[in-house]
Amino acid sequence: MRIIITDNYQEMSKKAATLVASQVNIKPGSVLGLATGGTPVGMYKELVKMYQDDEVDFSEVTTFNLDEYYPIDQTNDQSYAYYMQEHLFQHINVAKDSMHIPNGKTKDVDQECYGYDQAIYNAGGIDLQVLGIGTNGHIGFNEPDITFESGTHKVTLDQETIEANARFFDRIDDVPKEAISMGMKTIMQSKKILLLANGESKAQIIDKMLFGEISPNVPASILQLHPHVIIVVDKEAAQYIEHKVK
Ligand SMILES: N[C@@H]1[C@@H](O)[C@H](O)[C@@H](COP(=O)(O)O)O[C@@H]1O
Repeated sequence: MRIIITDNYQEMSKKAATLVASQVNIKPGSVLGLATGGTPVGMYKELVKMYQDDEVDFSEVTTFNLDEYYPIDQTNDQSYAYYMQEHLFQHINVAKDSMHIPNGKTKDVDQECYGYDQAIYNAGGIDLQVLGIGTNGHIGFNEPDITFESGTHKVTLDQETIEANARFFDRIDDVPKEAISMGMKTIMQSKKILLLANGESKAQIIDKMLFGEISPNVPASILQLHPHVIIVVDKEAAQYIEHKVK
């Protein structure tokens, strides 16, 4: 595992964008796993800049997003489908049918989940999966006490997650209570993982995830067992680990 500590959010975002762009430059047909939330917004901004400056070309890339609220319509500005258009897809040249996000208004959740994992498999698996982390250690929407063996599935959001994500909605009651998320198995099958975190609110969980017990109670702790993980954290999020990694 490589741990990169940056001075601030902007540097974290630049570093992460460079790593994603390098993946695409080395393998133009890369399959990227993408994340949402506040953390990767800066990384997407940097990637758009790099695309505009001809430093990276996404025309052969395939993308799979980690998760989507359920139920939610793609036109809802809080859907992750909307987020991805807004922050990345509308600004770059990924082919329309190469972008995948779980369908938040499917009538057949089981088929949607099965089909999603199947599509990842058919694309050759995820080359690089970008992750953020919830303050409770969730990745995607895999909340504490999840089974590590799960593929894409429907999850019920923890109250802590609903409260954390309420900042994006007008009212807390508007936050959907469920989501469709890649499972821990899906995530662990990615060839490489890039996890980003910034700010003091993530400091404790970053320490637990990296140096605590590997347990379903802290879903991200399983990443300790993945052979190719890069963690990019700013100083604030790294405050409890800085002395342990030097
Ligand atoms: N499902 C998403 C995760 O993919 C994200 O990593 C996490 C942290 O979000 P943020 O980056 O806004 O702190 O919470 C959300 O609930």
